[in-house]
Amino acid sequence: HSKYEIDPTEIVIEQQLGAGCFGTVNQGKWKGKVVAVKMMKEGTMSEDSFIEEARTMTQLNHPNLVQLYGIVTKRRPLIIVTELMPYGSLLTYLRRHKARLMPKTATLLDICSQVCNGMAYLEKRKFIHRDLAARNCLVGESMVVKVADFGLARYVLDDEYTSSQGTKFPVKWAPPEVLNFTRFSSKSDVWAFGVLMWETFTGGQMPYDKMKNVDVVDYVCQSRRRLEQPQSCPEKVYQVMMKCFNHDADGRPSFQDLLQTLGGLMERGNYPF
Ligand SMILES: Cn1cc(-c2ccnc(-n3ncc4cc(C(C)(C)C)cc(F)c4c3=O)c2CO)cc(Nc2ccncn2)c1=O
Repeated sequence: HSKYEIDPTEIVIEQQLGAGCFGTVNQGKWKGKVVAVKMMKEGTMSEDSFIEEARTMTQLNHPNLVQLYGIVTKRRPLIIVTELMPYGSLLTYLRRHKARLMPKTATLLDICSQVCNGMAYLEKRKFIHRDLAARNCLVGESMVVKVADFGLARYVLDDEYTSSQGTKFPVKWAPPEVLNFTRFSSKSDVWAFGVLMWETFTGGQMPYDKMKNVDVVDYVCQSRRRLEQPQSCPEKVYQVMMKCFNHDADGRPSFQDLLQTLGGLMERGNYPF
């Protein structure tokens, strides 16, 4: 009986928040707390290996990580209970509030720094996200942004998602070593963070616009081209993004380095915004 096993009779399921290919997520109540209740669709995740890992994941605690409270494993579907983030994904938030957010460089930088903070904690804990993107971050009260679903990518059964040639593989967020050798690391998360910065400063545009995944592989790996500087992105901020897009993983900054750099940019006087 693992410490993080939740008794399903203690969960009250309320309105649905969203449905992905992995199942549905509802708001709910558990032990007097408002929570998110994720009911995993059978056959989408390798559940036993996830249950093994869940213990470690409940021990990842940081203000910029969506907290995992526990899981229901004695019944199917597998249920994952986490902290609730009332405003949904960062991607939809950026697109919905683009007009108001775009001119506010300080706010956009703050969003990036919060994600960077959560990722620096995962880096320190030697935990790789494998699918960092604005769609996999969530927004809470007073513009708090947290990283969600870290590490879950390892348990997805759909080959279309896990194979780098698959139609669902996040090619536009992957560095050369992942596209060519599926070599994931905290430095491949740093590349994805660079793309997330670009998403943030474009108000949630799709990277490489309408390019097909197969063409992005050539664009990034062969012609070594990179995402263009967004309209509302100051030069110094674009330079930080470009460091994340270094062809060589070792040449990219760590999340710890990025945290310092972004902090420096936000200090008064460094930016008239
Ligand atoms: C915790 N949480 C989760 C969600 C929520 C809802 C639907 N799908 C998801 N997602 N989104 C993405 C996702 C991605 C994966 C990968 C393995 C990394 C590919 C695996 C997942 F299992 C999910 C998932 O379940 C989430 C993210 O886990 C929404 C919340 N909140 C709101 C509030 C208002 N409107 C909408 N959502 C919330 O607080």
